[in-house]
Amino acid sequence: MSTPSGQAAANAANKAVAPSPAQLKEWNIRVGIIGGSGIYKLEGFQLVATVNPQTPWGYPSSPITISKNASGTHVAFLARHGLTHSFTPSTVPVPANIASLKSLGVKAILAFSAVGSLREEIAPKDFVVPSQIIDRTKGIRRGSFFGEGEDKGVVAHAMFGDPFCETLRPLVEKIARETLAKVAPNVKVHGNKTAVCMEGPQFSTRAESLMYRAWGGDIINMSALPEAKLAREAELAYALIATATDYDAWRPSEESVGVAEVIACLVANVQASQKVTAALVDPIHALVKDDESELVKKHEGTMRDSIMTRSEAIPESVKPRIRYILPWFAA
Ligand SMILES: CSC[C@H]1O[C@H](OP(=O)(O)O)[C@H](O)[C@@H]1O
Ligand SMILES: Nc1ncnc2[nH]cnc12
Repeated sequence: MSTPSGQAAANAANKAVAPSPAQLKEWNIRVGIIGGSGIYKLEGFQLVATVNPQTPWGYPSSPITISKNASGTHVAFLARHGLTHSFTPSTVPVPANIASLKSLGVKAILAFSAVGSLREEIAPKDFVVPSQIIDRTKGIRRGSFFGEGEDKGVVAHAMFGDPFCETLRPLVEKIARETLAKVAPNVKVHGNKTAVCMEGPQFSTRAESLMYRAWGGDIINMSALPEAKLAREAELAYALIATATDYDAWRPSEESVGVAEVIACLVANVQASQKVTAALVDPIHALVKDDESELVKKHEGTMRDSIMTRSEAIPESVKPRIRYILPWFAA
């Protein structure tokens, strides 16, 4: 992943560079936003800079914009599939995305995702803040910062029983509900739901869709994993806002999902997502505003007990890479 190709090569060629330590200090960026399908920029924020950090895992899927809101809070934004939607869900450079946000100082990530609904009560255009996830990716995506590729020789097992930050998730659900009640009262917000993350890029068969329902899945997408796993390994608070675009393929009397249906719904979802983002940035920033914040302390250091490999056995070449995502790592 350190040799950029395709869209990543285009990003590398982009003139945007890594910010200086003085800039980072001035901006105090604590919140990162990952835009999903249809969300390629932030609306209603003032652009301050565009940066493109090269991480040990390559470049992020898009240059990262640093913007501020009216209260002066800075946020970092990247587009998961690139600015031209050129990365498939299976080829998004997730380690670079998470590592680059971490390198800017981000402590909490709010990620957006267009999803199919596996339940009658979750209608297209509804918002869902899931609490659980079922992994149906097929092992072709890099799923960990540890033990793969150039990071072979170090083994870590992160806790993932609660895949989303249990402090951030209820806050995101509450503020999304309050905001949408004002700006889009027909849009329902559902909490405590289970997402299924499938490989794609094809949508599910009807049999698969029915199976996911039987398993307890409520919504389905192709991109929440390994993003949530790598955010956990990088000790970041991470929450997902899923916006429903379709009923997938489980309804016997309906046409199964196609891209046209998804896109038709996305326009409304994206407008609502921009409003919800605007409402969430300050409250999330307040939770992680400095290194003494409770939520920062809750996540930082959690990987100390997860790294199994004895420090003397970890290859010297891997150590600075671990330090890039876990600055406390001193072995
Ligand atoms: C455009 S339909 C399938 C596509 O949409 C979702 O993307 P994202 O999660 O980035 O909004 C889904 O995961 C698939 O990648
Ligand atoms: N039905 C579906 N399956 C997987 N990912 C999706 N993204 C939007 N709708 C989807």
